[in-house]
Amino acid sequence: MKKIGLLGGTFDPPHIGHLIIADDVYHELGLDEVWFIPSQIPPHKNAASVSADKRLEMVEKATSGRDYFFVKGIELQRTGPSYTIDTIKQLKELYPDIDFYFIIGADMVEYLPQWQAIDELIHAIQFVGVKRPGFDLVTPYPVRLVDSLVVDISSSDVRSRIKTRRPVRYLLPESVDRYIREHKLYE
Ligand SMILES: Nc1ncnc2c1ncn2[C@@H]1O[C@H](COP(=O)(O)OP(=O)(O)OP(=O)(O)O)[C@@H](O)[C@H]1O
Ligand SMILES: O=C(O)c1ccc[n+]([C@@H]2O[C@H](COP(=O)([O-])O)[C@@H](O)[C@H]2O)c1
Repeated sequence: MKKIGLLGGTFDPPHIGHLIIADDVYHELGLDEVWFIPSQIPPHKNAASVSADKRLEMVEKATSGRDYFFVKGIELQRTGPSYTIDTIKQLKELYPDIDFYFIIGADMVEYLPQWQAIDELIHAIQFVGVKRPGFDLVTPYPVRLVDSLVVDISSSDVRSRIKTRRPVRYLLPESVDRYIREHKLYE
């Protein structure tokens, strides 16, 4: 059975923290691939500041060159909040023979009790939690913990740095940095 990691996110913008956790979990769990899934409308936070199409394009740029990273626009075809339960049901129907592992940072692990249909979701998918500065990796749910490199980078910090003209060059893949400058995003 193929083992696929899923990294859902707003990716507003994608940064090297996303790539590092995806790669660490890929290696630690011996996955076949990792699929990046940009959300249309994040279920629990303010709408993204950049359109879904542009976020998708940035994720494609960020992951290009890694033959086991893929981008799936599955949530961009739905309207309304991008609940993970809906995505997982869709994926399981499309790919009944794949074992999925949903990767989340410690901030999301803490927030799991508030997720849509969490009691159903927790049985439908294996969650994989990774550390994140400022959050405890403690949860009553059966989340598999992976000791990934702790990276203190967030999309909100990247956005705020761009707005205040501080450097972001080494926080993002070069192609994403260039895309942001070309399209004058987050200024
Ligand atoms: N530096 C990081 N370390 C560990 N997990 C991370 C890191 N950055 C993002 N993640 C995880 O990746 C997933 C997608 O994150 P998202 O795209 O919302 O980025 P973010 O940096 O958390 O954004 P924002 O700062 O806007 O909230 C979430 O599960 C999040 O916890
Ligand atoms: O389904 C939910 O209720 C739910 C609540 C919060 C977050 N999520 C998912 O968790 C992933 C990371 O979320 P975010 O907002 O940090 O980008 C993304 O795929 C979201 O759709 C899902």
